[in-house]
Amino acid sequence: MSLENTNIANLERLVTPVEFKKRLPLTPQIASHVEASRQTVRDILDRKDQRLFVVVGPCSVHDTKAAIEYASRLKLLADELADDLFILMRVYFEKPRTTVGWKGLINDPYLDGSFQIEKGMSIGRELMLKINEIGLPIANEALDPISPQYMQDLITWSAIGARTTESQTHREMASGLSVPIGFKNGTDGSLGVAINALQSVSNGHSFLGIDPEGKVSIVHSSGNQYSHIVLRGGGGKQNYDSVNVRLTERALRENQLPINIMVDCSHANSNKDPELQPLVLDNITQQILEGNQSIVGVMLESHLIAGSQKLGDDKSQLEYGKSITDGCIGWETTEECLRQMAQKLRHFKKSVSQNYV
Ligand SMILES: O=C[C@H](O)[C@H](O)COP(=O)(O)O
Ligand SMILES: C=C(OP(=O)(O)O)C(=O)O
Repeated sequence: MSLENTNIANLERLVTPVEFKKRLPLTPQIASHVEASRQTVRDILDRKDQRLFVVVGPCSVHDTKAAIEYASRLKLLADELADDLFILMRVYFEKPRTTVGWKGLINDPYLDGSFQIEKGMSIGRELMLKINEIGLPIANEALDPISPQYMQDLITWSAIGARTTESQTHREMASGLSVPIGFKNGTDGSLGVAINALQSVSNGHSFLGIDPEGKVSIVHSSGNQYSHIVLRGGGGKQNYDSVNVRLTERALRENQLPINIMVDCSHANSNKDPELQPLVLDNITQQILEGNQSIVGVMLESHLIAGSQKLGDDKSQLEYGKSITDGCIGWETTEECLRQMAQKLRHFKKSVSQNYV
């Protein structure tokens, strides 16, 4: 009689991180780009760099061709707005689901329930190498506690999502990640779970993980000193407005945490209506023009084509460049709203510096 693995259908061995990275190696140029980009985000969090960082891109990547096209367009925009905004591309491969659904490119790269995870990792790593080569820093959601060993060297900033901010496993993992990390508030809108996470993650933890040779290991982390809250609304309410931002600042101060806030313009902050994201972004810009100093970053869900589509049984019916998870703003709106934000911030900085002449 077996008392173990009774609900396990099958186990497959995965290539080790070391072998995997040999197949798709980091180049010295990409390594310098990633390190410089991480340093820029740290500098923004430390207020040594006065720009705002922007995480913008598809809710999830399901088609690498569209992701490359998006990255090429975004790179031009990022260069154009670089004096005021530091732009990172959302390259989300791991989707946390409320119940069930497609869990992302790594989990099911062929979108057909074949769950070819090793292939998904290769496709994902290859894409991230290309996006870094294009010259864009990458932002992701760190969801699976094993995959950072395979991918994290290519990432500049990570989020811990609203569904996992309260999870000890994710706080432990984040305490050992080499990137600045944003913790979303809870799906019910609660700030407390994110504040607790920020306190937890700055400490070292000892937990189970794998080493580069893929051996199960006891990991001793030293703590992540670059974490911050991400306001995404929840429980049917928004929390990007000046009152909620002020309440968040107060909570951070009371807990002796750095006063650094990122606002996610999507999710509950736009009531899941992508077309409302520019209004949220404009509100954030306005708060900054009115003197807010705690907002350091914003997030937008954007793709080549606005909206979203259902992943049905026939993949050939999918519209190119459109999200198969949450709805996104389209490319033209993305350019327009980020240009407007950068322009307003530039005028504001100019007028402030003229006042000091
Ligand atoms: O951003 C993505 C989604 O909001 C998240 O993965 C949850 O999606 P679901 O509620 O459709 O499962
Ligand atoms: C799942 C996401 O967000 P949240 O955790 O805020 O729901 C996301 O940004 O893709």
